[in-house]
Amino acid sequence: KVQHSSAIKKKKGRRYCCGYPISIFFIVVNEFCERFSYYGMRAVLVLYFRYFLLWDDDLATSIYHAFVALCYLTPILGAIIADSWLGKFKTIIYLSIVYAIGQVTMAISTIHDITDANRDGTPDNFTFHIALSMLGLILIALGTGGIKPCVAAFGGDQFQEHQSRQLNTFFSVFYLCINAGSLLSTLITPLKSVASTLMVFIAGSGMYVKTDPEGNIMWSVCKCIGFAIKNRFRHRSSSYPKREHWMDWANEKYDKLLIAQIKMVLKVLFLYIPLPMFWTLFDQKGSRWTLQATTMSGDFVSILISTVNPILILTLVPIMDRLIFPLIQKCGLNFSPLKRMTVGMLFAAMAFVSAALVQIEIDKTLPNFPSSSESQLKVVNTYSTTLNVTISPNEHLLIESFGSSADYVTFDHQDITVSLNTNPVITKAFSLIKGGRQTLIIPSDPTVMRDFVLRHGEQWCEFSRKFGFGASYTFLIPSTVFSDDCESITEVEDMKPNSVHMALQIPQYFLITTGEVMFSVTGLQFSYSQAPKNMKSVLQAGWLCTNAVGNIIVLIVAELGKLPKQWAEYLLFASLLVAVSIIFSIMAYFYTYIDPAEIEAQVRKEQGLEPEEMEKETLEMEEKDEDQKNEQGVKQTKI
Ligand SMILES: NCC(=O)N[C@@H](CCC(N)=O)C(=O)O
Repeated sequence: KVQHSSAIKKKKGRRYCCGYPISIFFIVVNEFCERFSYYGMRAVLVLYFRYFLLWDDDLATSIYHAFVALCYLTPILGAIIADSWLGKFKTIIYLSIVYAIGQVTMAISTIHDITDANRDGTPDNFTFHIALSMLGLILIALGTGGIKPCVAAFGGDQFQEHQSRQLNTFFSVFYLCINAGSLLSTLITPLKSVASTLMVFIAGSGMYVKTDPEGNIMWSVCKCIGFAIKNRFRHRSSSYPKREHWMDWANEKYDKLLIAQIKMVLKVLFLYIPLPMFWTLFDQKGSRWTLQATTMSGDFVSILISTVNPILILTLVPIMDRLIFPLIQKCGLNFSPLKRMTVGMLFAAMAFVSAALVQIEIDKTLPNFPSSSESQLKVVNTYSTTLNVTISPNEHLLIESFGSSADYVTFDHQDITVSLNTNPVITKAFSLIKGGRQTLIIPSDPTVMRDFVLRHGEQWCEFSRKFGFGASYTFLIPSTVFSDDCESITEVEDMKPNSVHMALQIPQYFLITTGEVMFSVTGLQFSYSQAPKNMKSVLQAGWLCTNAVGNIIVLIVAELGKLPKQWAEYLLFASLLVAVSIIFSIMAYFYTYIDPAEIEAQVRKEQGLEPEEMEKETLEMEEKDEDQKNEQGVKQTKI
């Protein structure tokens, strides 16, 4: 009773603007700042692994997904801390501090000067940078993941039961803010944003509806489920009458209300089983698709590509919410949340088919590297005349002065003899590296070798070219280079620049983002609406865990599956998602939507708790009146 009246006081302190609690503003801005920081760092993470720590594509992809998986596993920890100990408000504050420390650690790990004693631009002690960045990433995962289930549920807590329309709009706006933060982070440095996150959140402190932690709800749930299973096993003989639900075997020891709440949560968690597959595909945007972009051409488009997902979210969420979904409803079709999620999955599968098609185009333009038993050789001629080069036994090349062979010549043996039609004829034997690419440079005078030094002091010349993405060159620098202002430097193209334009990735981004709007925004709302009041954070954590499992699947498939062709891997993922979406649609068909508050009220009534319920209803009626007055006040002010 005492607790209840304190809740009354807190609820009566709510302030509204246009029918929405003002506290929501602080929560939404807090989420904006937090995502700004998170995505700003995540956008360059794979590139940091690849080009700073010099990891290969597979290791960079694996560690990236392990980090994302950790970010979406830690919500369980956040939900436990919030529900059983600190409450959502304090959990968000404390874990934000951990998060900020993680970001600073990560930032320090990227300063190569710390270990670059010989000042050659690369770190000398990679172990130090790796250890520091891993520590930073773990702290960030703890921070971001820990506060994530609390923020969404805390936002939902600010609304009352009769405000379901506003609640749905809140989740859409919440999602918009996530993506506005993500969009801006790609354009502006994200370092200061964790501090802003904290300040904005604390600024709203006096206006929040803060529900007290209700004890370790996860622990109670586990104990209750454990007891039900044990009790069922003890009464396995057919002489005992069956019970409607296996959780009813906990009736002997546990509160009916808790059992009813667990049944609701389990029903939703069961439905979540196929969902990780969506995230498996979705989160490859940040790894495989980013690496795919590095094999494509386009300058400014690279910025567009990294911002296309949040830009599309910002446009598609309002279009879907205000136009497409109401239009579908007007046509008499029941586009229920679970149907939307299924369609979202199919869109993600189509995005991967599109990625596979782009990959096939890229593969056509990629250089043909030698297999492990082959060797490749390019010949560059810096001699004063055109030369006839014969490579034993039957390769004949005509190479102009200061020119090169058109491409690498592939040999299935390593020992070769090169002959030049000079006077006298020069013949030399070489042993090539297996599986490697080499360049043979014929000096300007084959009998005399000269060294050329380009100085930057007294004598210098500027050589500037626009180099294509992904290309590789050899430069031939003659001794006269300073007298003719670098004009005599000749460029030999070893590897052609990427020629498939990054704009081709836009369709796959469009498809996956359309899928995301249908799947993720709906899933977020669904998880909140189908959870009992005291388990909102728990179910948010469960929802986020589907993302963690999705990223673990990428790790497994990328590591074990190792398909020789990238496009085949894309198609494999697309087919897996189609199969999973069929299973999900069958499961969704048998799911009946519930109103947790109604079920809880019914159980309370059965337990003889009506008086308290009635008191609550009276309170809510009073508040509803107060809200209406508030809303009217706003309207009158507008008039
Ligand atoms: N466009 C990416 C995005 O909005 N991601 C969300 C949702 C992730 C999730 N598992 O729900 C985010 O919160 O970062």
